[in-house]
Amino acid sequence: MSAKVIDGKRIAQEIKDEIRLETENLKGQGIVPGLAVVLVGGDPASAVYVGNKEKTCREMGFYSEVHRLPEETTEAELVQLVGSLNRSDSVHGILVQLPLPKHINEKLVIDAIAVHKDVDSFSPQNTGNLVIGDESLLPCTPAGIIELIKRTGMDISGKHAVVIGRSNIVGKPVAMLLLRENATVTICHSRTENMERIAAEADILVVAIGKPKAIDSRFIKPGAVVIDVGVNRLNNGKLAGDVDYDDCLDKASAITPVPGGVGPMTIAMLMKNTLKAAQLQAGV
Ligand SMILES: NC(=O)C1=CN([C@@H]2O[C@H](COP(=O)(O)OP(=O)(O)OC[C@H]3O[C@@H](n4cnc5c(N)ncnc54)[C@H](OP(=O)(O)O)[C@@H]3O)[C@@H](O)[C@H]2O)C=CC1
Ligand SMILES: Nc1nc(=O)c2c([nH]1)NC[C@@H]1CN(c3ccc(C(=O)N[C@@H](CCC(=O)O)C(=O)O)cc3)C=[N+]21
Ligand SMILES: [Mg+2]
Repeated sequence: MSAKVIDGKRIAQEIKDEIRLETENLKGQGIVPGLAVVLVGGDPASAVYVGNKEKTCREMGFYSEVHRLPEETTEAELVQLVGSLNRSDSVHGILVQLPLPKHINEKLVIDAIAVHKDVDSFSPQNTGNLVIGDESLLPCTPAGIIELIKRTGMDISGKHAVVIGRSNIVGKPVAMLLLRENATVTICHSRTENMERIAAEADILVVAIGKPKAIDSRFIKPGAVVIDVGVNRLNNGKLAGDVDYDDCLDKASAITPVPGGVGPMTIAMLMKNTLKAAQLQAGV
């Protein structure tokens, strides 16, 4: 039996359609959601992502501004720009594209973003709110993963979810969101012993390690739901996930492709956060 392919592109489009409608409504009240994206340096992958975000803002009817800064930009200049965006009334969300050049302290820059404009939800305050369960903006990729699972019609409550990867931007927050949905959660990382055995007990397996095709069918429980977060550019120019899709297709009950799985959801959730930030800041 071949797995159901989870169509992230289609589900992201559904969400964007909902956002576009809500934005029209909001504009009727004189509020235009605004996103500022900051890109430092010329990394080609980052440039593509930023272009994508700009285009999606246009589709949503948002105001957007993109600040493309040279590689040599200093930390002080970047923090100053973030400060002015914090004060701008037309900007409700601020995203500083990562990674930043090596001479800039990423944490210092992220911490400079006003918490209510932190649409990536990378700040300590928003991360803390996530853990405590307080209302806050949710990190885009993890929130997108939960939406994907839910809109595919699968239950999370009571299931064993195994997350491979413990980064602050994907692994840890997605584990927290799965816990909030009442999954029983195990987190694996590069020091985990017997990872294959642990992964093969997962009803829901989320993989975010950044290693092309590292996870094959030996790591999959028959009938598992497999969410592949990895976006890896191969030497031949193609994109590959962290999961060996072809090898897992007959064993999983549902699986996300790369491209067209989690990636488009991340952008859709960024738009959702920008809309929510605008609503909160306008007090509607
Ligand atoms: N689709 C999307 O929207 C997004 C996709 N990504 C993609 O997701 C992937 C992961 O990104 P990110 O979380 O930032 O990556 P990081 O490099 O920050 O973290 C990788 C994590 O994976 C763990 N790890 C690495 N190798 C192994 C292994 N062989 N077995 C078990 N654990 C391992 C590391 O463990 P340790 O902590 O011990 O070092 C670490 O916790 C990348 O391909 C990235 O491009 C990222 C963000 C958004
Ligand atoms: N401050 C910050 N916030 C981020 O959210 C952030 C970041 N920095 N730095 C880089 C990572 C990576 N990331 C992706 C978003 C969308 C796709 C995406 O749309 N992928 C498409 C394919 C795109 C392509 O063809 O290259 C897909 O998977 O179908 C991928 C990766 C967000 N990130
Ligand atoms: Mg990283």
